[in-house]
Amino acid sequence: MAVAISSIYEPLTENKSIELVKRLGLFDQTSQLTSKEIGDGNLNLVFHIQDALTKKGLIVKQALPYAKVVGESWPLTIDRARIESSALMKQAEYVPDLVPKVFYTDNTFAITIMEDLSELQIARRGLIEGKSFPLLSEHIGRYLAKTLFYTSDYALDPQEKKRLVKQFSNPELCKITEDLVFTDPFFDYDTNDFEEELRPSVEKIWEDTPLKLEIAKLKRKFLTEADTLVHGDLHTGSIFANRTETKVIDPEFAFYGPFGFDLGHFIANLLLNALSRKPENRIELFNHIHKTWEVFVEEFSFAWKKDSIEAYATIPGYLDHVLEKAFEDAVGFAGCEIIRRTIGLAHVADLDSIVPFNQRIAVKENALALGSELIRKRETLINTKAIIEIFTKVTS
Ligand SMILES: Nc1ncnc2c1ncn2[C@@H]1O[C@H](COP(=O)(O)OP(=O)(O)O)[C@@H](O)[C@H]1O
Ligand SMILES: CSC[C@H]1O[C@H](OP(=O)(O)O)[C@H](O)[C@@H]1O
Repeated sequence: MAVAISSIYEPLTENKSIELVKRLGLFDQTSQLTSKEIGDGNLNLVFHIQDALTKKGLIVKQALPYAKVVGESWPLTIDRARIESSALMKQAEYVPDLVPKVFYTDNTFAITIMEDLSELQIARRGLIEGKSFPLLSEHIGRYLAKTLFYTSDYALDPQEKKRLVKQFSNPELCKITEDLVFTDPFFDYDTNDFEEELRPSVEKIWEDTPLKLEIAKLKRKFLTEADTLVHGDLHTGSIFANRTETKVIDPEFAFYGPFGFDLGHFIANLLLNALSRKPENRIELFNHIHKTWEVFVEEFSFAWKKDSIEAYATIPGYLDHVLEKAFEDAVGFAGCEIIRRTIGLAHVADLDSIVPFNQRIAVKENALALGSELIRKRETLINTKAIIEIFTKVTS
């Protein structure tokens, strides 16, 4: 399949990224700039530009017409750059302090120029190093509540909501999630990637028809429930943080999806990190999970009571119903994310960097058991404590 791109599109180089930011007047013509390609994600080029004298920096991100991790044999729409910059700007309407500022976008060249966040650290990296990000969950709870509530039918005029659904139609990146998160890991497909030692447990999952029925139900939700503008890939590698600040980057998978989707992915990635730790070092992660949900409920409920335009918003029980469904779905989505990050195409360093090998395999076995249990039990779990109880059970 070929990807439609304008004939003038070309990938940037380090030199060309410098020419671009100078041409746009983002730096003085005389400034001494350096540019370094620092992209470590699966998909795009990311250039870090810095003024040698003032140390002022900028990030130039460009989508390639293919998935960088695989190469030109996996063509991929550059429209994802439009989705990413539009999502960042939409989210900035509700949580300006929690997303990078966007300075410039060009949809033809698939370029977004944004705030340099290099003074913060990618949360996944920091968590692997055992660092603490005390405000991470408070910030992510508010990010989720505000972005999800204010882009939903509960806050928006129905015409505007439908305009946004159209604007954020993202079929190619959704297809990646449909395949890599909800389908491939649960079948014997070539995209999967796991150690031979895990094969007996993986085959058990492939043969577990009742579990696969539950995954099918979750996939249906992903395919059909256009509740709100979700980030679409909210893992700890998409979050910059330090002890006081948090910024969510990389919403190129954004689309109108279910309320519980981002929450599930964030919780899953905290659980993946917790799995990689000794039991005595897990409590901070568990507290982040409790706090994320607590702040989400508080902020979402506040926004609902203050700004809901839904005629049924004051009917007793409706808000609770929406929150209960979001929680149940989040638990199921978390289970799928944990499993796909263990045996699917895209792994996480939290698990892959565990040494020695035997211990890595043991932790990955736990990850598969945890993911499966979350999917199976999601309808009976009533709070985040119940998630941690399941975690404790499968890891002891
Ligand atoms: N605004 C930013 N400031 C500083 N570094 C960034 C910024 N955005 C991305 N990066 C760096 O580039 C890497 C890849 O960015 P990301 O948006 O995750 O790319 P991809 O879409 O390919 O996954 C990040 O892990 C981070 O190191
Ligand atoms: C070939 S895309 C695989 C995987 O990569 C994306 O993550 P990121 O862009 O943050 O590296 C997303 O999770 C996809 O499922």
